[in-house]
Amino acid sequence: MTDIPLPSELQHAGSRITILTGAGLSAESGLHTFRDRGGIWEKYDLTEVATPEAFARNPAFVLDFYNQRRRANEDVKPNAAHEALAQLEREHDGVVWVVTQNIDPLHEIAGTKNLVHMHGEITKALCAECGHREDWGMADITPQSSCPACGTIGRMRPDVVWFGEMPYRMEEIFDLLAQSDLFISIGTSGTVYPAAGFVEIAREAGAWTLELNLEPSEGVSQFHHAVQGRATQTVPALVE
Ligand SMILES: CC(C)NC(=O)[C@H](Cc1c[nH]c2ccccc12)NC(=O)[C@H](CCCC/N=C(/NCCC(=O)O)S[C@H]1O[C@H](COP(=O)(O)OP(=O)(O)OC[C@H]2O[C@@H](n3cnc4c(N)ncnc43)[C@H](O)[C@@H]2O)[C@@H](O)[C@H]1O)NC(=O)OCc1ccccc1
Repeated sequence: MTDIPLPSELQHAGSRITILTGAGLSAESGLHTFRDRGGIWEKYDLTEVATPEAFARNPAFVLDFYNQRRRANEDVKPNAAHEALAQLEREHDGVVWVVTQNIDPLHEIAGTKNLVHMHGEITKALCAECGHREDWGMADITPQSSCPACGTIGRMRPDVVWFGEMPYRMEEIFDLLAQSDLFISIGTSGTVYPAAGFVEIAREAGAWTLELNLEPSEGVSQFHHAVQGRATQTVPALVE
């Protein structure tokens, strides 16, 4: 399966693999990361665009921020790292799940089926009035947008998890981590919780833990093994 020193027992049938991905996985598809040079948090203050308080204070500014991010998703394609993870799911005769912090649709476009968007999706909208969720595609959400369910105008927001909000499908994620034989973290800085705490949970559950990242993350010391490099290099090497 790879020249990365995976313990032999993980390469046989039936091993359960859980993969956490972050913005670094989509960087080579042309999407900005958050904390790297030229990253999103260099241009925007996260407390002004990625918190429920910011949306209450200035919905037009927040919606414009996400409309720009949504437009940036229009002409990007999955890269070799997305493709390799979809291939691993197809070929590995055990269970492979991807838990992504990314709100872009590149994993599913690459063919990954076992996928949890723990921080939501840029192509979905959520009514802050009635909680209705709607596939919104690549269209803008504006202060004039109305909820298809309750009809309220001006309460539609991107269906993403903001700081201070509970990430999605946490029970499922904790179950996956508790049953993992192999936990792999790819393209994430390990600075945002609860995702940054997954390696510890997986390790305590007996999983072997591997980090693939351009540079060592905040939590690199918690991994059994870490490889630095571009995801389009390191992930295909893991799968071949
Ligand atoms: C800033 C941080 C300290 N704050 C938090 O963690 C907060 C508060 C908090 C909670 N618990 C704590 C404990 C301690 C301290 C603080 C907290 N967390 C929350 O508010 C979370 C909600 C956080 C979610 C916020 N929403 C995002 N995104 C969606 C929206 C949007 O996209 O706009 S966070 C956003 O940033 C996070 C980090 O980004 P990364 O993906 O890692 O990207 P980054 O740019 O940082 O790094 C990129 C990496 O890739 C590498 N790289 C670059 N290019 C490549 C390349 N080519 N190849 C490989 N690697 C590459 C780079 O080297 C780099 O390391 C991601 O999660 C991402 O989704 N909610 C919550 O905790 O609810 C209650 C709760 C309690 C218990 C159990 C459950 C819940």
